[in-house]
Amino acid sequence: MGYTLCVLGCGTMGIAVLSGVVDSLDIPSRLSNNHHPEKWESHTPGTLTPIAASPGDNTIPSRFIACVKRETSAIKLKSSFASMGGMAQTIEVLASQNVQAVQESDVVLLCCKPQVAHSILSEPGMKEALDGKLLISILAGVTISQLSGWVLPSTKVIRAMPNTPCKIREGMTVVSTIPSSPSEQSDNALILKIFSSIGRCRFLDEKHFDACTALSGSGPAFACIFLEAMADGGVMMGLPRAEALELASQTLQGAARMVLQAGQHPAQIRDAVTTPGGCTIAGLLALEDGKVRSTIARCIQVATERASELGQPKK
Ligand SMILES: NC(=O)C1=CN([C@@H]2O[C@H](COP(=O)(O)OP(=O)(O)OC[C@H]3O[C@@H](n4cnc5c(N)ncnc54)[C@H](OP(=O)(O)O)[C@@H]3O)[C@@H](O)[C@H]2O)C=CC1
Ligand SMILES: O=C(O)[C@@H]1CCC=N1
Repeated sequence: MGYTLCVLGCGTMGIAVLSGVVDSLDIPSRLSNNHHPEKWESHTPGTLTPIAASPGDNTIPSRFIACVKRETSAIKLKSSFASMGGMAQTIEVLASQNVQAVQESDVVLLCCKPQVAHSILSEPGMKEALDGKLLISILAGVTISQLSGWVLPSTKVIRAMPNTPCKIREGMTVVSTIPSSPSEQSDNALILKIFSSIGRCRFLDEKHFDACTALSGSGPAFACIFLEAMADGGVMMGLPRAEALELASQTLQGAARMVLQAGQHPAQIRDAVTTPGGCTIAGLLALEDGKVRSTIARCIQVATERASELGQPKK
């Protein structure tokens, strides 16, 4: 028998993570495209390992509970999991029954908004329900030290920063590093199983979490601005909208895979495309005139600064 995984606050991100995990239990091999030897594989333990549905493996979740606040959200969530089919249909959805859900769970994924975490963890009986359990928080800005202060010392608190592509098992998740005593090693294995089944997963020290929140947590939004702008340019030049979007999306995916899978440096990819006196250098100079590099880098800087303020008392 596997363990019970509870998602406390199952909105956009809770749904993304849960959908990805149940999908990986239904179709463990969908990530086969990602199994090629990769540049970072050697120092990215557990990267891209689908959950193997072997009976009796207690590092694999076998029961899922999704918690929301409002009954209306619960109704929508139930129907959305039902329409996904497969294991998603087995997800139990509860409204305003957080303590009961945590009592029945082994691992708790905290996915609420940063500002409601304290009130959820302070519900009567919650501390006791979390006693000795693993609490994984995906909250932006809320530190391990804050979270640890809201639970009993026996609750193991970990931070993870996933992103929305976890829903299609193309996520990027950063997990806070933990010292590796034997029990912590088994927690590491369990956490890796969850997040490497829905994309890439790597451990990094908590001090980097605000930057990771900005770069990979918020990153899909930033990437989509670039993607839309490329498509708009195509539309301006007469391409139909749907085709422009397809060309832009596949081109960004292809370039990113050349970095991740073929291990090429972005500058190498750029230089190979840039024919002397050709059209690419004309486009690149227009981008540089618009200060695109410093604009994008500053975007990550300000998003990091803002992430550090989330879940903190107002000054
Ligand atoms: N969105 C993103 O791309 C990313 C977000 N994050 C982090 O993930 C967290 C969640 O973000 P997101 O998914 O966008 O937020 P959503 O608003 O989509 O989801 C929040 C969920 O919390 C539920 N909730 C609120 N109050 C309670 C309560 N008292 N008890 C139980 N459930 C409750 C809501 O239920 P109801 O609908 O009933 O109100 C809702 O389902 C945030 O902390 C954010 O920092 C991290 C990485 C990426
Ligand atoms: O915008 C936010 O605050 C959250 C955290 C990362 C992505 N979305």
